[in-house]
Amino acid sequence: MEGDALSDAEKQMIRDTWSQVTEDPLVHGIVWFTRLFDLEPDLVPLFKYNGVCYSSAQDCLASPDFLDHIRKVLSVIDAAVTSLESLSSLEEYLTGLGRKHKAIGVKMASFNTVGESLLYALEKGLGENFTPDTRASWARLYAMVVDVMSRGWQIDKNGD
Ligand code: HEM
Repeated sequence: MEGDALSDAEKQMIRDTWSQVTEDPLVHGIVWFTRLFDLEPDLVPLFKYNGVCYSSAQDCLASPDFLDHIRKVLSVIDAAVTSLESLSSLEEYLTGLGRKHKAIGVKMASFNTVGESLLYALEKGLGENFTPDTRASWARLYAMVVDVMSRGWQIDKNGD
């Protein structure tokens, strides 16, 4: 993961826009995952707490356990934004996170939908501040995070 693949202007744009949405992070996290479940409803049954999965996206989105998952996701993005100058410091953690998601049954391809949904939530949250440059910067940061997480799938495939 090359932190310097983002220009200083892109990094600044990411920091500025993230600080705007993190004034009320959970609201945007809910928009993010609502969109994700609209686009890929088959992801809902992967969220099981105490062995029980939700019968609808609405039930899932209303559950405290699931809201905690949203908080966890937001904290990963927050860590990436805080570490823009040293993204490689997150490599081991993100690869492990990818491996955990593979074990849960998440397909790597679903992370593309997660990315699309993130951009949707940022657009809704930022309004006119969501410029094409902002979109491109976030898409690149997200791609870097997912690129490292994807190694968790490859490691399992090789039996490591
Ligand atoms: C396809 C979308 C996703 C699905 C279906 C999914 C599913 C899950 C499930 C079922 C768990 C275990 C239960 C829990 O902790 O709530 C989990 C844990 C977690 N997820 Fe996800 N997740 C998705 C996307 C993401 C993304 C995009 C991130 C961050 C970039 C993320 C970060 C985490 C973290 C930090 C944990 C806790 C891991 C631990 O306990 O060590 N998830 N995920």
